[in-house]
Amino acid sequence: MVTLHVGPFPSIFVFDRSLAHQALIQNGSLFSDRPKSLPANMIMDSNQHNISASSYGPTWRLFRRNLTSEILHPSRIKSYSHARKWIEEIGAVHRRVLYGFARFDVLNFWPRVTKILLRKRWDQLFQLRKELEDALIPLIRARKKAKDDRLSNKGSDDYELAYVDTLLDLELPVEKRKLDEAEMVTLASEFLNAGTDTTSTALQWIMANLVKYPYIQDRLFLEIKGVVGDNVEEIEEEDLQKMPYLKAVILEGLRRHPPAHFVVPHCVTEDTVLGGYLIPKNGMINFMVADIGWDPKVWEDPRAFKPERFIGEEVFDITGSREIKMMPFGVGRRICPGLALALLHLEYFVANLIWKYEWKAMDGDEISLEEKHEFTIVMKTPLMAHISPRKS
Ligand code: HEM
Repeated sequence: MVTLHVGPFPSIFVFDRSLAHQALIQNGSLFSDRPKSLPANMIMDSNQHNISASSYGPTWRLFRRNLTSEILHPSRIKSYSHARKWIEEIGAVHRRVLYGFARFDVLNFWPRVTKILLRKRWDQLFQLRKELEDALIPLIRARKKAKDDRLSNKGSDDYELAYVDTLLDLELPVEKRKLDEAEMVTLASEFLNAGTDTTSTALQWIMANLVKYPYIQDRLFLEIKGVVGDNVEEIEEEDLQKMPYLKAVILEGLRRHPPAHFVVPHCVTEDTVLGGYLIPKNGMINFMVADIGWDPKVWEDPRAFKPERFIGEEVFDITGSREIKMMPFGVGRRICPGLALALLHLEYFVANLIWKYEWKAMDGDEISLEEKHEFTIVMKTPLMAHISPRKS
């Protein structure tokens, strides 16, 4: 355990997996709050609404239920192509938010002081927040109008549930009120940031390893062929359940290259002792996700990419509820609510990318696994590969 004193509260970093289990599972309710003093981290919420998708029980349940079923399901994504321009605009502003994250992080420490010393940076943060609102509020309003029209029977019957619909319906249980537009922007933005960059980063790392180790790619291709035969165009969701090696490749990718090397900061709700250290109320605590997944006491040759290590195990408990061996999605009450969706996306995209194309390193190119810290931990040299359609 390492303690750092920066800003108003100590920050504690836990790299021992049994201490992590003790904190997140055994004493989860004490260790699962979000720090209240992170204005810039609340996805650039200039109004300092301290609200996050899972701050409220009902929001959390609604969010989890909708995520794992309807919203962002691969079959839906295909029908989004008509909205390309809109998607590009939202993508561009979110990229600016993501790249600004590290730059604005410093504003979280002693906001009252940084508001004077780093005034320009605060102005840039407010400007970015405005761009985010300009991009999302028209869509939220359009969705509200569509809902009102539907309720008054003026709208079309062709209705599909969207995440924003769940936000429009939500009533906060403590304050007993609906969300305002700024809060909806924060939540929609959190949803987009947390759910896109993480998955695309994991996908790139996994594909890089499949290019670097062609024998793993071949074994995966043969597994897919064994399940679907020769004549299908596309791997469907039902097929994925019959592919244990595919699941092992995804798990090994998340163990070896977790997109987040830490979780989102937690804080403790009262004075508490962990591993002999007193952690004062409101002290920030984080968990060394990557180091926990590379622990040589648990994983043989932990830096190697070996999907076989997940074969033969009963279904691997990625939630860490019994024992933490790796925690790419966090563990306990604050575990990533998009976990099931992220695994589905990764399995679906990797299976189809390998089924349709053969991936090879560019001539004379070594695939470098060097890392770079952006919002997530990305490849320092982004993956470049030759892809050729397979004649199945
Ligand atoms: C490979 C993909 C993903 C990885 C590795 C990942 C990882 C994580 C981690 C480590 C956390 C922090 C947990 C903690 O603080 O203890 C988190 C939180 C979160 N994730 Fe994910 N995530 C992924 C995909 C997704 C997807 C697809 C969505 C939604 C569409 C999503 C939505 C969220 C949200 C909203 C939170 C914040 C929850 C809260 O504040 O309590 N994530 N994720």
